[in-house]
Amino acid sequence: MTKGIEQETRPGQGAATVAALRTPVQPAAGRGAALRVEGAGISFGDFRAVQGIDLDIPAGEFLCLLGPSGCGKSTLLSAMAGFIQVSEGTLTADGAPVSGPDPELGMVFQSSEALFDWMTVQQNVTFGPRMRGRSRAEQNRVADEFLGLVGLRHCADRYPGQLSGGMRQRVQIARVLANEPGVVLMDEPFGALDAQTRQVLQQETARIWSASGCTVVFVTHDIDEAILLADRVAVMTAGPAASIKSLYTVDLPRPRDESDPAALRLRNQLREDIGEEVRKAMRDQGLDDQLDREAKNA
Ligand SMILES: Nc1ncnc2c1ncn2[C@@H]1O[C@H](COP(=O)(O)OP(=O)(O)OP(=O)(O)O)[C@@H](O)[C@H]1O
Repeated sequence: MTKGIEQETRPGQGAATVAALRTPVQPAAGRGAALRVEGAGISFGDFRAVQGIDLDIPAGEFLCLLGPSGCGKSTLLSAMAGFIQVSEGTLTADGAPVSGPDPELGMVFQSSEALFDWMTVQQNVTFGPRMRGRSRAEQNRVADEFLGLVGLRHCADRYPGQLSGGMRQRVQIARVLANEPGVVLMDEPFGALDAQTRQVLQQETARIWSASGCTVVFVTHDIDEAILLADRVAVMTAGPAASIKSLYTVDLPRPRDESDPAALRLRNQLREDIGEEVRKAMRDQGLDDQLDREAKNA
């Protein structure tokens, strides 16, 4: 076994390998809120999407959620945002049950259609504070601070339709941060962007996270993105009734170097871990035989 990496098995999850590099997470200083998910299940009618989810996310942590397509990552994130309720178990933010949408729990969506197209960038960013009756001076301060943080002060008077995809995602991030949330939930926020823009925004996200001190839960399909950003990576099992299969602590200095041998080892472990779940999902759907046949015929 590689020095410094321990194997661990989570109860009830077979022989999942957990690479636990034993350095404790160092939360960024600031205003993060702790999220705790205990025995959580989420059902849609008779369909149980996730089940028995246990996750303890300390204030200020950056946690990435990975797993096969359709396993329930967005469902879990939506519950953390208060958009849907857990059907069983509990979900709390700083000890208070999450019972509905709350400015304390900000969501950044994959699609920047979430922006209000008829409002300027500044009006989008100050929407939350305006709704909460903050003074004009306070709104201006917030716009200045958070547009500055995402490098878009010069675009304050433009409309979203006049911006690139990457710029619109930055506006989304600024709009969420303007509510000064304890938790920022990000659902594949860079999934629709080209590789270069994605890389820039990943670096910016790491910088913004460390400056804001908030807790981040970030859903992605991209293993490298998770290694670049996360304090810990949670891998979900294939659904239905998906749960957390394994948790990896990413004990690498920031900014991260993708070519670091420890990063490469972790990438291989994650790939193997997720690949196992993808193959399981394909077997369950009877797709593995079909793919084998296609491979033979190719
Ligand atoms: N509102 C809903 N009603 C019924 N089923 C739903 C609903 N939302 C999600 N599901 C189902 O729950 C399961 C998990 O979906 P979810 O979108 O959370 O997965 P995901 O891991 O985020 O997927 P992907 O990686 O492809 O984005 C899927 O089987 C999906 O069809």
